[in-house]
Amino acid sequence: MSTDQNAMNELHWLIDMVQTIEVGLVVLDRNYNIQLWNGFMENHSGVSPNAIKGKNLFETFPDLPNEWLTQKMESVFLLKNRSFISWEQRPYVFEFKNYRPITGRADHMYQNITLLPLASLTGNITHISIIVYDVTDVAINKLQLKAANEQLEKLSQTDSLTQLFNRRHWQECFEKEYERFARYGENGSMIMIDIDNFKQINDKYGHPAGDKVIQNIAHILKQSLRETDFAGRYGGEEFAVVLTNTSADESKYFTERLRKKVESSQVVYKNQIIKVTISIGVNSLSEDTKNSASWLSGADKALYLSKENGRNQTSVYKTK
Ligand SMILES: Nc1nc2c(ncn2[C@@H]2O[C@H](COP(=O)(O)OP(=O)(O)OP(=O)(O)O)[C@@H](O)[C@H]2O)c(=O)[nH]1
Repeated sequence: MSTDQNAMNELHWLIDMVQTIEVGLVVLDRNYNIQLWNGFMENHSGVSPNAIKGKNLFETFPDLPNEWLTQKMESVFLLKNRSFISWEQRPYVFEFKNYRPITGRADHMYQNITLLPLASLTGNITHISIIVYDVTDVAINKLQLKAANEQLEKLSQTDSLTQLFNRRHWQECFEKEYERFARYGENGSMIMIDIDNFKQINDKYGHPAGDKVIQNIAHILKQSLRETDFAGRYGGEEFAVVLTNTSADESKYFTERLRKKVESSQVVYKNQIIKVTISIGVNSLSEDTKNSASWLSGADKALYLSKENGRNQTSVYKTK
């Protein structure tokens, strides 16, 4: 075979491969008119190379992110450097449907894109190539893993009975909140809540009824909190709350409203009406709060005072 024939064959093979490869290949001229549109692009867009050749990319696909993509391609022309767009940055550039059976849950194809400057024989960048990789499988796996990890993390932080923070996670948030105070001097109040005579509830109505009472109080508590406050189940029938940027007076207003809500609520268990009250201790941050442990123990002491003074009340911790 002559050298010419060899070269012709190679060219033929290359064209065949460009047409059938499982990667999208597009060549655009300086005005973004389409010069090459391979089989992958045809299969996924439904537009044939013959129908599209010479047409402007953005006029043919008005849904493309015109401004953003133009800016990217202009810098490729200017800097003569290739540029990459990952699916994590932008899930796709060409909105193609996803037909892969394994990743059937994605309704569009995730794409990694390479923008490649193409030089003419004189070395000028006259064209640009868009290379489209279908990375749907990788993207879906990664997204599912991320979602599963987030779910696991949430589970490891949550008390299963009440869906409040569990003690360990609450304690971590509490330490962070104390650091904010130590660094920036921000206001904050620590609140300890305990159900009164809860042992009697368990003894009289049974443990499952007691659980329902705990859930009811957690529910009322959640409804009363602001976005920045956080509550945890600190012990069996004990809840710990931090009210951020809240003074002692404001906290007492909050706890008294909460206490009255609990007092007026009821739990119905097997046709029996169960009513409980709560005792509350409040400790607001001040220059006397030496560390996070003393912030917490102050609230504990105030709670003890509420119990001693007859339960169903709020006490505020005072150093002097
Ligand atoms: N149903 C239920 N009971 C629990 C749970 N955790 C702890 N308890 C019970 O809560 C009760 C707490 O009782 P005590 O600490 O003696 O206090 P109390 O009866 O609430 O009395 P005061 O706190 O002094 O008002 C015990 O009987 C525990 O068994 C739980 O998850 N579910």
